Amino acid sequence: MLNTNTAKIGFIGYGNMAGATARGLMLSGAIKPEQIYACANDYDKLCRKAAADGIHPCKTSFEVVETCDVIFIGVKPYMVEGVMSPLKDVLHGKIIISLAANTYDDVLEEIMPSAHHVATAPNTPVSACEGIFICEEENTLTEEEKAFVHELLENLGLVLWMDRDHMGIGGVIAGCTPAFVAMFMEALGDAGCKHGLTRPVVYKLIAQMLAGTGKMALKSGDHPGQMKDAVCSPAGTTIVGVSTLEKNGFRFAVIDAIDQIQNKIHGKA
Ligand SMILES: NC(=O)C1=CN([C@@H]2O[C@H](COP(=O)(O)OP(=O)(O)OC[C@H]3O[C@@H](n4cnc5c(N)ncnc54)[C@H](OP(=O)(O)O)[C@@H]3O)[C@@H](O)[C@H]2O)C=CC1
Ligand SMILES: O=C(O)[C@@H]1CCC=N1
Repeated sequence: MLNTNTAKIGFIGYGNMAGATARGLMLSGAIKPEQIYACANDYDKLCRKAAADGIHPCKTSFEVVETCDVIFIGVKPYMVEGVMSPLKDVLHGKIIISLAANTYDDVLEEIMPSAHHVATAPNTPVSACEGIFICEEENTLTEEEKAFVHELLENLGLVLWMDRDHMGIGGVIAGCTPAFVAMFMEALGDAGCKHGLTRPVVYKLIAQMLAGTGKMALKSGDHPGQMKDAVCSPAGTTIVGVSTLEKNGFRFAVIDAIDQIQNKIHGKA
């Protein structure tokens, strides 16, 4: 029976998302570095990353699959078929967790019918154990494996099981928007700098403000409008900023950005 103390965890591809997942698992204490194996395209680069993280670099994806019980697919979506198809014969009964965006159970089943697979939509904050893993309800895990995967991924933050119709937009809201938030942070940093704060101080203030606002929302369950109103004093300062953001189409810009991502996913852009 699988357990986190002994399971060997593999990564095929060890880039931004796979690395974030591995680092989160190690940070949480659930998985030790020596339990993790990874392969990538550029072996020398992988060895440098593996040395920094304390994990085992592997020369081939076969080595990862043969060694590990649970294997994350961390290559780009368009590469999944090419990278995983040659492994068909060694995937029998292995637990495969795909990180590839918009690559669902039917596709995984076509490529690796003998594996026990689940498609997910994660985000990079898993590296700080404050991330999200959306997992597709349709999967080929046994009940016991599903419980193990849930327990493993819960070390990284929120785990939600979703039907395929909502996985796409869920994955966009969870997975793409850390980039938007980072842009917002950068813009606030520039504004703070313009008005005299040093970069280290301003970025610390922003990160804590964002973490705190998120935690407050989770704890209170308050509507975002209510949280905004609680900061805007009548005839105060914040409402001047809110009104300026509104004039500049802040909220529409965000909604439009999500629309454009959805259009790209659905082949309209
Ligand atoms: N980045 C994110 O925030 C998110 C990413 N994802 C998904 O995660 C997956 C990876 O994305 P991301 O981490 O950003 O991409 P990266 O480009 O950072 O990582 C891709 C990895 O794949 C490796 N690779 C390339 N070719 C092969 C091969 N033939 N065999 C094994 N490994 C190979 C690369 O190796 P090398 O570096 O040596 O070339 C690299 O380690 C994608 O499917 C994406 O949709 C999902 C949600 C969020
Ligand atoms: O930009 C991308 O394609 C990936 C998927 C979600 C976040 N990053």
